[in-house]
Amino acid sequence: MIFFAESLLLDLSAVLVVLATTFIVFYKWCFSHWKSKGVFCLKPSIPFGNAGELVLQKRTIGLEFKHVYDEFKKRGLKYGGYYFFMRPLFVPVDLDLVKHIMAKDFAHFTDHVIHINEQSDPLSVHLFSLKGQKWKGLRAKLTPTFTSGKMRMMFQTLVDCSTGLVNVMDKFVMEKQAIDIKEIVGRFTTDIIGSCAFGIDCSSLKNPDSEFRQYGKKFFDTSVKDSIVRLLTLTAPEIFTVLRLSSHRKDVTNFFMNVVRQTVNYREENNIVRKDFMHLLLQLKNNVKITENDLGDLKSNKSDAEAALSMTELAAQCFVFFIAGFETSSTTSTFCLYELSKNTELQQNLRDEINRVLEKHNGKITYDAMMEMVYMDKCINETLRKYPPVPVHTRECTKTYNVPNSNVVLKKGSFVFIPVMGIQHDPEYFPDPDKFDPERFSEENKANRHSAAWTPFGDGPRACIGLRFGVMQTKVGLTVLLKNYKFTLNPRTASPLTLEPGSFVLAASTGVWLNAEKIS
Ligand code: HEM
Repeated sequence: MIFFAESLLLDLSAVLVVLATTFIVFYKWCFSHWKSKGVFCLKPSIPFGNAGELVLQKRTIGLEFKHVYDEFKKRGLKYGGYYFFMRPLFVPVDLDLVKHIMAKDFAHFTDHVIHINEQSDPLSVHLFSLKGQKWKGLRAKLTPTFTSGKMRMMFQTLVDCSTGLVNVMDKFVMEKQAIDIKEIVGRFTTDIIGSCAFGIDCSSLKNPDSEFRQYGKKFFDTSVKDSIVRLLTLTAPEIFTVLRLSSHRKDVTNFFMNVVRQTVNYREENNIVRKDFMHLLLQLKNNVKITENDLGDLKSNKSDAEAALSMTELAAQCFVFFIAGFETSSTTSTFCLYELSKNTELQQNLRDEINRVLEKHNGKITYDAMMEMVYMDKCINETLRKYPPVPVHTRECTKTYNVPNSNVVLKKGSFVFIPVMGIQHDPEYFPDPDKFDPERFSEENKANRHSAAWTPFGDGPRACIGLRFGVMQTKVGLTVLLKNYKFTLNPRTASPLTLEPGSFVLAASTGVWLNAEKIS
């Protein structure tokens, strides 16, 4: 009996040793990928490759790729390699190469790195994740919903939501409470996008526990489990496809699908026409031609008209407008107010511009007034430089690519990670990069800089479709806040500011806490 147990133990140990050796040999073989191509890479280790700090949530993804960028740049390299576990990622450093990948050689890099599966994950069929021809077709259909004419059309909704913003702020000021500004502007942008994308009054400014706010926050949850799922959708998307897993939480998917279904049914049954994205998406679904200067009909009078957008596709677009729209803009406003609270002279400069322009427009916040605020643009652009809400751009190589002026060949299926945070903090392009200086965005300075040095909205055909809307809601929020309140930093804000490691969209880990004083 003892002999039998001993031999079983020996057999088991032998199997374990073989498995461990195979595992190590396989890993080492994977780690030879960049060396075999002559591409420099920092020393990887088992099991995380180069991504130990990232996976263990010691460093946010933006700072991780900034670190890698700095290491490559310091060695005078134009690109380098990285391993996420055993998955190789190509990291361009040289700005001409970045431009090639994102714009000039777009035909080789048409897709984002992200998983997509209509069956297991209906909300995943949105513009950001769609690939190849499907993406191209949908992008062409959705582009008319984001023209300046459509922005003008939706503008009043944004202004209407700002009344709630003033009410909430007044309460904090009266009670002399420190303000978690990200939470307040997050509720403001939730109300705006909820209204424009879903056609729903989310009332999250009035009620912080509103369902929309709660589900929106759940999407950006920074718990270890959710952060790892998000990292995997970016770096190993095939896991979700092969195992038919959903990258979105079930409750979040059900909530958004139900809201869209109810709204669509209600509008179609009652022929409701409203100035928002939902109306434009319904027109696409019902194959009605979208025209630039009027709202147009809700339904086509051709009974055999083929739907250009299915119900699931429509829901997924509402979802991505919501998700891509509220957190990015509220992050931008938050960091801008943080910097302006540290430097009250710049704050006053912007307030002066706001007052001057609004006076010209009879004190009214109008679309044209927003367009005239040049210093506001500079402050927002500088905020997006220092704190890019999307700190890394991803591309999947969709056609074999010879990296210009090198022998390196990227095969179809290779992943490229563009280190936006590293580039936008590079002293070669932005001297004294930690300084918040809106004048970096004067016409002269912009003209003297490489166009790939500042890409917070991405670049090329895959760049952010919602740029105009994102900037517009950020401007309206800042206008209302700075016109009515003076801001200073509250000591609850960490100094120096640290970034939340589990969050993909840039966020301050202890929040940004401000004091506000009402301007009479
Ligand atoms: C300050 C605000 C915003 C920032 C910084 C931002 C940033 C970005 C970035 C970096 C990308 C990827 C670009 C690339 O890969 O080259 C992107 C894509 C996208 N954004 Fe935005 N965004 C903002 C606001 C918005 C808003 C308000 C909406 C919708 C209402 C939106 C919808 C989208 C969509 C649908 C895509 C995917 C485009 C495609 O793949 O064709 N974004 N955004």
